[in-house]
Amino acid sequence: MTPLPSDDDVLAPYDAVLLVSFGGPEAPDEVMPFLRRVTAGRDVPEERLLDVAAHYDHFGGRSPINDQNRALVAALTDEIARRGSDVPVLWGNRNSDPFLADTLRAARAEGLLRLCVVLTSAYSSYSSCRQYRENLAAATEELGVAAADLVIDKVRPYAVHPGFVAVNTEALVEAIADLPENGDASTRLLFVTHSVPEAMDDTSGPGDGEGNLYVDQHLRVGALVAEGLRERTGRDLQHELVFCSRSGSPRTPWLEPDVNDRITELAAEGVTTVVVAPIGFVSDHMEVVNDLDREARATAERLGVRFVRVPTAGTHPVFVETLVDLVEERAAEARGEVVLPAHADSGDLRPSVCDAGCCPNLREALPALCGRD
Ligand SMILES: CC1=C(CCC(=O)O)c2cc3nc(cc4[nH]c(cc5[nH]c(cc1n2)c(C)c5CCC(=O)O)c(CCC(=O)O)c4C)C(CCC(=O)O)=C3C
Ligand SMILES: [Fe+2]
Repeated sequence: MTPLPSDDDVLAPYDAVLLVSFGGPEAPDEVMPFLRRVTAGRDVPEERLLDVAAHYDHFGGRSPINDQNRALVAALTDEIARRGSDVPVLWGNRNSDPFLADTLRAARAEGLLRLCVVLTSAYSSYSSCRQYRENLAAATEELGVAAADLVIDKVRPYAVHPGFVAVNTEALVEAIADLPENGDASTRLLFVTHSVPEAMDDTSGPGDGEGNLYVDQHLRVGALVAEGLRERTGRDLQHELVFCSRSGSPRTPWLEPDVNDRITELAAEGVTTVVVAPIGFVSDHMEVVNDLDREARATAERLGVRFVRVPTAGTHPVFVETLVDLVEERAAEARGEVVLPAHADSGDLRPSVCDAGCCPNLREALPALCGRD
């Protein structure tokens, strides 16, 4: 049985941290069941599923995402111990084993009743925030009345946290250290994230807000990273935001431009190097190693364009410290203390308890935890 934290624990009142992630297959026979789970009830054509299954086949049917989360759990556990706490780090997924409901059941059986959730997704949108909150509600529902004594809080969206900006800046500085500066005029820095339906971006953010918070947060992070690069190295790269991993029906508009289309246009304009920085993701999972390292790299190489890919946050110590800082911040908030959240610009700071109606589910209204609705 895991010991419960004492009252002077930096993470009190929490008994455990719960890392919540997307999940991925780990063997060839898990690929199609995983894809059907991901797209259940959604408008994703069968050919797209077979196409995506082929991505996983290139990697032996195993996505890197679960191993990356195992490494993150270990790193978070070490960092928490370094701060003098023995609060354990649990892990549950939306789409693959270990499923959230199983993790919650096991936590409860061990007497871990007060959990602080960290999502492996930094940005605000239905897919990257509310859907995980719905998954938490569904998982507690699955446990039935037994879950009534569980407290589940969540750290706030952390894209515009100075630590997340710093780790992405650091990775960029290192990735281009070997590129000669006299080529910077013909180099383009492409910040990349997962495309989502335009309607999902339009409604992202607080219900009474302007929407488009998903894209807005990426633009802020990109601008801050490019500014950090300038400050650190004096180098000024032209930059823009592009998208990868579009799915859904071709008739539904999704965020564009696609990274491959944009590289093709840039090649025609005389760009000779693209630096691809996937700031929308926190680890080098399948959307990164396939959609960027295989597909976008092949597009660039076919056109004679040099392709440099910047690593994601992964288990970088600054990222791990940032996540534990966020848990400490959430714990202080739960204890009723006045909290001054670290934020990298004066723009939109999202609360840890989501507004009613924010980042709505446009298909059906479902219960969601960690919010006012
Ligand atoms: C915003 C966002 C993130 C970032 C935030 C976060 O991390 O949560 C993200 C991450 C990921 N997306 C992933 C994989 C997939 N996403 C799909 C489909 C979709 N993603 C969407 C959005 C996002 N997705 C959407 C709107 C769809 C359409 C269907 C639906 O509304 O659900 C599909 C279905 C097939 C297809 O691609 O068409 C797959 C296989 C993996 C796992 C990679 C691995 O295995 O290593 C990860 C981390
Ligand atoms: Fe996705």
